[in-house]
Order: sequence, then C-alpha cells, then structure tokens
Amino acid sequence: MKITFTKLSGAGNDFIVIDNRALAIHLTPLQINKLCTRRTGIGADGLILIEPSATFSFSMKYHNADGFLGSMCGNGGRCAVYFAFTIGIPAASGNAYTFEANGNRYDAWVLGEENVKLKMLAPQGFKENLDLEGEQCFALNTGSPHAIIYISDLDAVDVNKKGSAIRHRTDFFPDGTNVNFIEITSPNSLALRTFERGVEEETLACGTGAVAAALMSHKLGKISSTTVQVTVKSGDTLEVEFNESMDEVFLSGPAKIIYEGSFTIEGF
Ligand SMILES: N[C@H](CCC[C@H](N)C(=O)O)C(=O)O
Repeated sequence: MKITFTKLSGAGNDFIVIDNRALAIHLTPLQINKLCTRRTGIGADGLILIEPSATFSFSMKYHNADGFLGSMCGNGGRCAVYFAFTIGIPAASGNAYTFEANGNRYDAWVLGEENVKLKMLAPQGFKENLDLEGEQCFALNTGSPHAIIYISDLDAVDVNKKGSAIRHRTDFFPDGTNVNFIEITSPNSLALRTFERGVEEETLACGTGAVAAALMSHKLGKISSTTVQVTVKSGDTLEVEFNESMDEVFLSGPAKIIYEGSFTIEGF
C-alpha cells in the first residue's frame, strides 16, 4: 500500500503528516518508529495522522518518534493546522481552524505565509524547587509534562545527558517528562533547549515546552512581560502570549512544508 505524506517543520520540530481522513491507514508503533528514524527512515520527531472529526475541522493523532501516542504537541498542532489549510480542509471560519487532540478542543489561526497561532490549554500542576540530579527543577503541564531548569550558559549544557536523567525520574514524574533548559535573555525573552520524551533526545524546538518555559518564568518573576519571545535550538523564535491568570495562552511561530513524498507500508 502506497502512502503519501507531507513533511512539515514547526520551528525545527519536524513531523511526518498523513491525511487519513478516509481512515484507511493503520500503522503500528514499530512502523511509525521506523518511519521516524533518521538515516534509515524518513526521519522525524513525530508522525501525525489527520483524521475526521464530527465536530471540528479535523482530529489530530500525534505519535512521538518512538511510535507511541504522545500527549499534546504544540508545534505538531500548528503544523497540522498549516497542513489542513494547504490541502483545503474547511476552516471553522475565515483563517480560524478548530481541531481535537487527546480529547481536547483546540483553536488555531493561519496568520499568513507559514505562520500559525494555536490556543493552548491552561497550565496545570505547577511545582517549584524540586531537587533532581543536582539541579533545582520546576515543573508544570501545558498539555504535555515539562520539567524546567534555569541555566546561565545554555550552550554549555549537556542536554541529552542531563535531560535523559531527569526524564527518567519516575519517582517525581510517573509518566516521564520533557525537560527544558532555559536561559533568561531579557525581561521578555528567553532561550530554550528541550530534551523530548518519546524522541529521547534534544529536538530543535518544542511548542508545549516553550509555553511551559514562558509561563513558569513569568510566575517566578524572571520574565515581566506576558508576551514572551522564545528562541529555540534551531534559531527560530516562538512567541507565547497569555493573560495574568494564564487561562488564555497562545503559541505562534513558523510552520512550513519541507517536502512531500510517498512510501510503501511493506517497506516498513
Ligand atoms: N514537541 C512537542 C511536544 C511533544 C510532547 C511529547 N514529546 C510527549 O511528551 O509526549 C511540542 O511541540 O509541544
């Protein structure tokens, strides 16, 4: 069976996106893992199936590169909306799309050429001053679980080594966690490097991580603004905007098509 796919990049977080509105495509976790493996597969941080929804523009099924269903992916959501826009899935109105993911409703807007804004869930479960692996950690859930560590020299951090150790602290994070290293760069900006659960290494960007970094930094008084520029490993910038009560949270930034192709299921 030949399957066509589109590869998208959300600020460097890359995804294989497949139109499965006919629900004809069934991929096993092992097949998805092989497809996402770099050099021997297509290579991606995750694989997204766009499926029909009774209520919204579409339903997003997000799998991490390990093949398993992930929790919310902010950059994946923004890429899914850009993909829906380019293949002509009807918008809710104008440039506004709605979709469902993990049982939640999401609203998003295609702002212009290769730029998508996504309304995120209100954060939950703020935790402060956890002492993990010799680091002072903070944690919250922005649709996905995130640990946060403040660093003065972000370039010097061994993100894979430290991130992996904290990611596996199931005494604190029963389902594991994504791990973010943050350097505050101004009252309204920060730089971020993320170790992603399910990819099990540093990725070039993480949307729910950018949101987690901005919200926690504002809550701790490290960032005064409620509009925060987050520079990620790829060099791109994601923007996080929110109100003081943090029940209105938005993530914006680049989402672009990198290439289109096809593969056969039998090959994987
Ligand atoms: N890259 C994603 C996060 C994926 C979450 C995934 N790594 C998990 O913990 O299931 C983002 O842009 O928000």
